[in-house]
This record gives sequence, C-alpha cells and structure tokens, in this order.
Amino acid sequence: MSRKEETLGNVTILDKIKDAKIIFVVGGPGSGKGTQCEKVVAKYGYTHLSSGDLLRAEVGSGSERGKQLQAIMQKGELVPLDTVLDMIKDAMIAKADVSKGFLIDGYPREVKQGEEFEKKIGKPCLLLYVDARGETMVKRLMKRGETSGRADDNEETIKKRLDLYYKATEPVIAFYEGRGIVRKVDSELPVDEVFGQVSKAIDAL
Ligand SMILES: Nc1nc2c(ncn2[C@@H]2O[C@H](COP(=O)(O)OP(=O)(O)OP(=O)(O)O)[C@@H](O)[C@H]2O)c(=O)[nH]1
Ligand SMILES: O=c1ccn([C@@H]2O[C@H](COP(=O)(O)OP(=O)(O)O)[C@@H](O)[C@H]2O)c(=O)[nH]1
Ligand SMILES: [Mg+2]
Repeated sequence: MSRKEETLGNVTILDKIKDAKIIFVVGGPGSGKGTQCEKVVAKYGYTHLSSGDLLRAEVGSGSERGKQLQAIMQKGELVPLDTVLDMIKDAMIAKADVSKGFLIDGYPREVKQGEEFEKKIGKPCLLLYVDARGETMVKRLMKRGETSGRADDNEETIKKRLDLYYKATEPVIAFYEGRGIVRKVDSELPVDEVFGQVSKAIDAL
C-alpha cells in the first residue's frame, strides 16, 4: 500500500471514530470506574477501554516495554503520555467498525492527556466523574488487593495513587466542567444506585 492510501485509510477510520460517542470515565483509584463501565457495556453495548487494563496487558505480555511500565505502575506513577495514548488509539481503531460508543476508563489522568487525546482522536461528549471519599477508596482497594493480584493494590502504592489523583487528575474534572460535559455520580451508594445515575447521564446524550 502506498503512503497516500495508508493515510487515506487512517482518515476514514478516524472519521468513523468521530461519529461514535466518546465518554471519559474519571475518578480516583478504586472509586468504581471499572465496575460501572462493565454495567454500561451490558446495557448500552459500548466498547470499554481501560487505560490501566491496556497497560497491564502489555506488562503481562512480558515485553521489554512491559517491564518498564511495570516498574512505573508499581510506584503509582504515570507512564509517559504517548505510550497510553497510542495504546488507546490502536484499541479504538480496532473497534471502529463495530462501536457506537467508547468508554475511556481511567483517562485522562492529567489535563495534558486530555488535550492530546482531542488532537489525535476526537472530542468527548461526556465526562463521567465517579466520586467517592478517599477513605472509601483506600478501603475498597485494600479489600480488592486480597484477591486482585495487582502489584499496585498495596497500602504504600495506594496512597501514592491517591495523592497523584488529587494533584493531577482532579484538575481534569475542573477543565471539562468549563465545557459543561461533566456529570458526577455518587459512588458511595450501592452499585445499582450509582448505575442509575450513570444511565441518566448516558440517556441524556
Ligand atoms: N460498596 C461499593 N463498592 C464498590 C462500588 N463500586 C466498586 N466497588 C468495589 O470497589 C472496588 C474497586 O472497584 P473498581 O471498579 O475496580 O474501581 P476502579 O475505579 O476501576 O479502580 P482502579 O482499577 O484502581 O482504577 C471493587 O472491589 C468493587 O467491588 C460501589 O458503588 N459500592
Ligand atoms: O493513563 C494512564 C492510566 C494508568 N496509568 C498507570 O496505571 C496504573 C493503574 O491504573 P488504573 O486506572 O488501572 O488504576 P487506578 O490507579 O485508577 O486505581 C496507574 O497507577 C498508573 O501507574 C498511567 O500511567 N496512565
Ligand atoms: Mg479500573
């Protein structure tokens, strides 16, 4: 295939993605983003892409890049922006033909990530803000850590993830509030009640 055709092919795929709805799902570690996304997939048939899951898949592959990612994630720090964005973009392109909507879970982690996503992929129509108290999130993650096997579900790393969330990710919510696309759900409530709030926000799209 010539370079020109490749570019044209890519444009078509990105156009398809532009027609699909893009929802950012943002909240602290253990706030319940993954839990709610699973329910959205079941009810609305959206494609769920968790940035953390994509990174963990790369770690699981045992690749050299995976080893570098593992070291960063174990410390609760953020991996380089381009790495995550490329993974999300590839995953979206792979689903472009069959997807009417995308749940981008755990992304953006910082305002710059959101800006780059919009430049390279498209604009979100909704940001679901999954809100829980710090104390609640720590408790849930410690419990999840008993069985999750996640290297970052330990007390020390949980604290770092939480600090980074407040410092880097909360400003993302303020940024998109300015655009009027943030809907906050209270994830202190039982899962089904939280999902009631999530459904309302999606039905209003
Ligand atoms: N009581 C209660 N527990 C919840 C709720 N949502 C999630 N949990 C529990 O909290 C833990 C974390 O939920 P996840 O959905 O994995 O959270 P997450 O936001 O995806 O977390 P990360 O993957 O760390 O980003 C899980 O063990 C869930 O069972 C909720 O609404 N109520
Ligand atoms: O855009 C992202 C998403 C995840 N991560 C890394 O992956 C880890 C786990 O992310 P996930 O969303 O699964 O869990 P959370 O930290 O929200 O509990 C984070 O602590 C980061 O090290 C990252 O660097 N950039
Ligand atoms: Mg998750």
